[in-house]
Amino acid sequence: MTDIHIVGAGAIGLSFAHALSQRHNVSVITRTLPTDKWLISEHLGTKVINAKPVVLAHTQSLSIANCFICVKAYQLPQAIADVLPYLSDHANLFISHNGMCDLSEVLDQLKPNQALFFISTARGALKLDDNHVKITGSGDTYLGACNTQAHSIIKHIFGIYFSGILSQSFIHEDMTLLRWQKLLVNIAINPLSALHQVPNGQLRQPKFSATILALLNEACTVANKAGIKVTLSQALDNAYQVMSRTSANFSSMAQDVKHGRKTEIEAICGYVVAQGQLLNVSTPYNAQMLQALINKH
Ligand SMILES: NC(=O)C1=CN([C@@H]2O[C@H](COP(=O)(O)OP(=O)(O)OC[C@H]3O[C@@H](n4cnc5c(N)ncnc54)[C@H](OP(=O)(O)O)[C@@H]3O)[C@@H](O)[C@H]2O)C=CC1
Ligand SMILES: CC(C)(CO)C(=O)C(=O)O
Repeated sequence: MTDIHIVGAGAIGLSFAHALSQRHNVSVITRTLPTDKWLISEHLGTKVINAKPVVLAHTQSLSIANCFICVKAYQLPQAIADVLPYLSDHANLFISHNGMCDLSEVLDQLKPNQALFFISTARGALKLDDNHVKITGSGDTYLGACNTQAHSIIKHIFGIYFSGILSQSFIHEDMTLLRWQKLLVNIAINPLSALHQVPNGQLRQPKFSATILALLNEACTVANKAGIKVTLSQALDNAYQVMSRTSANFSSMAQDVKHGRKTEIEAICGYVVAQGQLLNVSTPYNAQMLQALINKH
């Protein structure tokens, strides 16, 4: 049993907290203390999550050995800045979010023996209210190493924190490829489902196909120029499969727009536009989606 800190009492943070608390001591770092116990509902009913809330400002002497950061892409820099002073010299840091962030900015701030891992998850979770999360889907979770220290201990870490704890979890050898593959799915589904406020399955209608093709064509061209081996046909297949498997779900971006929250569009279409500029690839469809969603903020 080890001590784990999770940053973010959101849908994914609380769902990880519940799973990890079966074998470890879990604390969840929040900006303000919760008003009530955290609850989780899944097929077996509703349970109290066995995790302790922690507000960093109240715990100056804290040393964090294992830290899972489960926040939105645009919240990552602040979350890293918040926990960095508390990380032990051999800390394991796990990051999980949709979209792409420049991980080199995180790596530059770590000490030589601190390990950085990325978690890509297709688990579905929804906050019903401030203290209550509902598991809405069981998807695969992949753990990947982002620096040399993480590469050297990944099998050991997987055994302690993932195997038998987070169902359907695996080690992935090529996190960059996996992150791009997930990005391509999010590019096809998230902005259109958000703008039209439709569940994922509705995007299979022919009226959306030309836009999906154009968005993915631009993104695959950028990826290929960056040396990432993805093909347009694979990207389309994956996106349409996810639309079918999650047909009744509203994407995270559709929910963000519905509730008037900031979206992760900058880390999704915005990343393709920014990389396109660097690599001299024109990305007008992604730029248009980026602007349309920014207008909703
Ligand atoms: N929900 C899902 O089913 C899935 C989500 N994802 C991805 O996982 C990531 C997290 O998503 P999700 O859990 O749904 O998002 P949520 O918005 O539900 O959770 C994020 C939580 O982190 C908190 N937070 C942000 N910054 C800090 C900080 N510095 N200190 C303490 N708390 C902080 C937020 O608080 P506040 O509200 O105050 O900002 C919020 O409670 C996203 O990138 C999402 O796209 C991926 C797969 C599935
Ligand atoms: C895979 C998908 C599109 C599932 O809804 C997702 O990641 C999201 O909603 O952000």
